[in-house]
Amino acid sequence: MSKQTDKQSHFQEFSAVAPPPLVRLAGVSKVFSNGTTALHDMSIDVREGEFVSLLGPSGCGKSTVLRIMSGLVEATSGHIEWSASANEPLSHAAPEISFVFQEPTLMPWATVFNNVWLPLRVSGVSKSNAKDRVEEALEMVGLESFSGCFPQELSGGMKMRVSIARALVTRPKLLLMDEPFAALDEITRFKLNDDLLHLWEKFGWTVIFVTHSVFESVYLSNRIVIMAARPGRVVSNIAVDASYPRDNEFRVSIDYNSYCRDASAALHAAMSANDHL
Ligand SMILES: Nc1ncnc2c1ncn2[C@@H]1O[C@H](COP(=O)(O)OP(=O)(O)OP(=O)(O)O)[C@@H](O)[C@H]1O
Repeated sequence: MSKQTDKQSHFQEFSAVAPPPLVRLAGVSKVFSNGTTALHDMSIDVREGEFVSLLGPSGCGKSTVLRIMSGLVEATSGHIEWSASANEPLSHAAPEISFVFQEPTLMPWATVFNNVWLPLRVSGVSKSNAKDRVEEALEMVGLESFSGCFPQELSGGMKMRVSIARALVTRPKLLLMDEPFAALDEITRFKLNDDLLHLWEKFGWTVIFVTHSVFESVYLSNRIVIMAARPGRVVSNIAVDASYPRDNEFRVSIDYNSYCRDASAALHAAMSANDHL
């Protein structure tokens, strides 16, 4: 084999290897100090740019997975690894991560602007230096004209938009969302689902989204990870191969219904896995 051919075949071999995931949980278990095993031997890879939903019954450890990824909680055993780009091997260095919780958790005494500025402020960015980024984040969620308002002047959906702007202001690579729309009425929830998808398509972050809703998980995700409880673990993965952008037409399509049926059946199977407990 000539040198050139050797080089080419090596390159082909190399390029055929899938890039490392953005985040990998490998055999992660979490036992809390009261003895509760929240997760047992949980493994999951999430690729850069994926929109992944974690779907499972209450108590199966969905929030614990997000907390471990964000560093709020430490795994009892197993590994968590990261790759900053397709060319970099896995390491322990996490990228910029933002977390959106079910409650908007805004400071009631601070304006919308000051609430969104908070993550930059705690890392030492002055208000004047933060101005462009705060305004950019508010524009992303459609609240650019509300920066001087206080949280009590806003609807539930608008408060959640502020919470999302506060998460986006740091320009995260990974967005962790823990049932962010669960407390909202259906119309507001559908609108926020659409707005979130538009932003994700435009900016290409990686999103890991916890939900109890089969319908929401199918509408949003590339992939649904089904979890079972006691102990928390992954029982199946469902790829939602429908193309984006997704809209109301998708919500009433045969494809959507078929994915919802599959996800619902997988969720029921996950729940009945514990019927004997
Ligand atoms: N700090 C803690 N101390 C003790 N047990 C905990 C703690 N946090 C969570 N748990 C327990 O770990 C298990 C998994 O909790 P987790 O909140 O991750 O589940 P979940 O799937 O997000 O639940 P839900 O859908 O109800 O929010 C549950 O049994 C829960 O009670």
